[in-house]
Parts: sequence; C-alpha cells; structure tokens
Amino acid sequence: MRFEQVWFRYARRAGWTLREVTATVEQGATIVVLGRNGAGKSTLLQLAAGVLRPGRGAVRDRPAVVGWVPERFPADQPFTAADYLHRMASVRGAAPGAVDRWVERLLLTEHTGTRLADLSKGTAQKVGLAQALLVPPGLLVLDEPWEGLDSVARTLIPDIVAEVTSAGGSVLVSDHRGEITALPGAIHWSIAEGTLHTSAPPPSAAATPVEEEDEVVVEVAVRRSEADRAVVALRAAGHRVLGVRE
Ligand SMILES: Nc1ncnc2c1ncn2[C@@H]1O[C@H](COP(=O)(O)OP(=O)(O)OP(=O)(O)O)[C@@H](O)[C@H]1O
Repeated sequence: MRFEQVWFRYARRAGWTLREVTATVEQGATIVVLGRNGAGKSTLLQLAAGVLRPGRGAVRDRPAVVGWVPERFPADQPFTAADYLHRMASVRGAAPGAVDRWVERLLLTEHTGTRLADLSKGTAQKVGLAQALLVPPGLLVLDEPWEGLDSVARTLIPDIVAEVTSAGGSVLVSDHRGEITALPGAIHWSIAEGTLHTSAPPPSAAATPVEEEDEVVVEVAVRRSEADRAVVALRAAGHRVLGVRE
C-alpha cells in the first residue's frame, strides 16, 4: 500500500495536519508510528485504514481486508459484547468459530453477556481488537493498542502482530508510550510538524535472542487448546517463551 503525496486537513480553512506524505507499507511489514501528542499519528492511521480521505494525493493498493482498532473503542452501542462480535462477524463474512476463538484468546469469555457500555475501558479495547481480527486482515491498524489494556492482554499484542505479518499482512501501530520495544524489527515512522519521516528497520533483537546468564530451558507440554493461555501466563510471570511447536 502506498501513500502518494498525501495532504490532509480537518477543515477547508484549517492548517494542514499532514503534508506531502509519501511512503510505502510493504506486505508483511510492521510499522510503528511515533510522534508527540497531537502530531498526527491517529490521522495518518485513519488515512491508512480508509476512515479518512486525503485532501490531496491518494492512498493506493489498500488491502481488501482492513482491521482497524481505534484509540477508543466506541462503546456507546446497545449490544452485549457477544451480540456485537457476532453482528460484526456476520457483516464481515468471518469464518464459523471466529468469534469464539477471539473471545477465548483475548480472555473475554466472562464478559460476553455484558453490554458494551458497561465494559471497563480495557475490556472494551479487547472487544475492539477482536472485531478487527475476525477476518485475517491484510492491513491491521492499531491506534495506541496498549492503552488501557491489562498486563496479560498487553503481552498478546506482539504475538498478534507477528501472526498477521507472518501471514503476509501489514501492521501499522501508533505509540506514544515507548511500548515499541515490544515489537523488535518494526520500521519506525515519525511525524513532526506535519511531516512524515521514515527510517529503515532496526536490527532485530528478536531474531537472535540474547542468552541470559543464569537461565535454563524448561520444556513444557500443554494441551493444544491451552497453548495461548500458557504462553500469556508464562510471559506475565516474566519468563522468556522461546517458541511453540507441535
Ligand atoms: N476530528 C478532528 N477535527 C479537528 N481537528 C482534529 C480532529 N482530530 C484531530 N484533530 C487535530 O489534528 C491534530 C492531529 O491529531 P491526531 O489525533 O492525529 O494526533 P496524535 O498524534 O494521534 O495525538 P495523540 O497521541 O494525542 O493521540 C491535532 O492538532 C488534533 O487536535
């Protein structure tokens, strides 16, 4: 997908929020968008997702399936979490079982009967994340995805990003809290004064895990259905999970 000479402003007489953005999102890339508050990160993400349209220029070759997780999930809707996700699954043509899979993975089971408006911010964010993943996205756009999430859910984000990119999808993530370290190998884009600066991917720390002194490797077998939960629990306990295999 490409941004070609994209300019954007929120009103005809307003100043330009973004000027002359030209950049490419390669298939399988993870791009972290950095910038101070109000720099234009959300604006760029919404242009990528197709939620906003450029004032000048164009966004070309956007993948057919875009998953967009806004900074704040719009919870003022008259549905329970389960109703909402099943409706979204039906509109999007998701595979059977997609809702149950993401409800289980994001530990939402006990909240499915709760009305969206009554969910905590973090749980509502997880519902927002689930809806974006019901159909495997060619482009996943995550606006400050760590905001409001509990520590267990936060550990899931890098895994989900890795799954989307390894399936050939691209991921655009905004970050103003420095959580970027959780996404080694990501390309950095930064916005300042309405201008986008891109940089090459940093050397990946994840590709060659550093052997810590005083560590041993413990091999653990868990039921297939428990694998995600076990990985989350081990990471939350501060252990390094080196991989999951059959
Ligand atoms: N709907 C809107 N109407 C008018 N101006 C807007 C609107 N949304 C954002 N802006 C303005 O556009 C600029 C960029 O906002 P944007 O939300 O993209 O920044 P951001 O980098 O995502 O900030 P944050 O880190 O605080 O979320 C800001 O000056 C903001 O006030």
